Amino acid sequence: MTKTIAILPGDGIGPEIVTEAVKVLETLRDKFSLAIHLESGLVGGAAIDATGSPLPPATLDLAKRADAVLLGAVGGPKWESLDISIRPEKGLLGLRSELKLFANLRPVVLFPELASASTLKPEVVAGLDILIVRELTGDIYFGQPRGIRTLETGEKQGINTLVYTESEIERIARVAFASAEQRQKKLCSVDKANVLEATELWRQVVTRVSRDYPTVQLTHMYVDNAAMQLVRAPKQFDVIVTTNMFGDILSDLASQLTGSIGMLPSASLDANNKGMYEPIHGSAPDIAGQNLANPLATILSVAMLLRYSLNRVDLATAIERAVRQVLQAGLRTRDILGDGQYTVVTTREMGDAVVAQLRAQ
Ligand SMILES: NC(=O)c1ccc[n+]([C@@H]2O[C@H](COP(=O)([O-])OP(=O)(O)OC[C@H]3O[C@@H](n4cnc5c(N)ncnc54)[C@H](O)[C@@H]3O)[C@@H](O)[C@H]2O)c1
Ligand SMILES: CC(C)[C@H](C(=O)O)[C@@H](O)C(=O)O
Ligand SMILES: [Mg+2]
Repeated sequence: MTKTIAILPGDGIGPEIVTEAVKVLETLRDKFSLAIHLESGLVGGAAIDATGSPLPPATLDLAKRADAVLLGAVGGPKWESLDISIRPEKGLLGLRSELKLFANLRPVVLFPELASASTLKPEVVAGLDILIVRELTGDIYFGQPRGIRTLETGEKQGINTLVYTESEIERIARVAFASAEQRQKKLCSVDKANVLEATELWRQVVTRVSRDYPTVQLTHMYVDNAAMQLVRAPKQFDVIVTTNMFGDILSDLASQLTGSIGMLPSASLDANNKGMYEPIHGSAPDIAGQNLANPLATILSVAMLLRYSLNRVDLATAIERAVRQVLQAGLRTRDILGDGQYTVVTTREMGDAVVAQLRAQ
């Protein structure tokens, strides 16, 4: 049966990188007979400009009826003066909560060819393969009350609320333990249980859930230490499970271990593996519209889409192999230059090269 994939390019470099990822999907459709139907929609600033809303009803409807969603990035300086409740980022957050995408998988994998592109010493990152499991629909991102209010003194007060319920913690913990069972069987839960009650509960629930996964070795770490350890000795980690906010920050930090934030894909899944797939980076306004952005994180997100939502591990592997071959051939966008002689390519040239490798397989 033909699967519908919603294509939401968004803002900044979003349309540029998504164009390359769509070329990959079209190649799979035309050359590998993958039965897919692509349908585009507006999200973020592009949607605000066209409709006044960052998540128009037509886009939400498309995302709900699609089998999977591919998103570029949202946001940018043009919309920064808008009220936070109607900014482009709300479009993305709205999709995550409306589609109940509570499990965000962010694999941090170093392609061997990029060891010298990392700002860390090659021996510190060689062989790196971490999975960050980020809770995505709770925490301070969605907690109530929130807002900016004026106190009786006339002074303004900004409020956000960090909340987690046991069931929210338990379901993300189960995703993380199940992932660890399939990998090196090590799970590190990252929290701030020494200060924040919500994450004290996090630690209690994760510990309780661990009894159902006796083969997985569970450790706990405070988030400040985790940030340091990720830079000091990142290979000590196998799977990391953490809260929405900590996962956001730690995954940007960890991305640099792989050479560039332009390399990190993600999958945001609901309880039935329906998913939204996006690079972890943003709309990169500083390089938008210049054909400079690295499209590989988005192309690798397509691989995750095939693996998790379309159950086509063969095609996911084919994409990952094509990316590897392109890197082996010495092609680099500007963000992943390391020591050595490389061919510096544009966004489009990188996408074309991946497609050519796929076609040759
Ligand atoms: N998922 C998303 O849609 C998402 C994620 C993060 C930030 N944002 C939004 O993006 C906007 C810009 O945020 P920011 O500057 O803090 O973060 P950013 O991730 O957009 O950019 C950070 C830095 O990384 C570089 N970079 C990012 N992606 C790249 C790529 N594919 N290739 C090469 N270089 C790349 C940028 O040029 C920039 O120097 C903001 O509006 C923010 O809210 C959106
Ligand atoms: C744009 C923003 C809402 C988003 C987040 O904070 O989750 C982004 O930083 C991400 O990592 O996907
Ligand atoms: Mg982020």
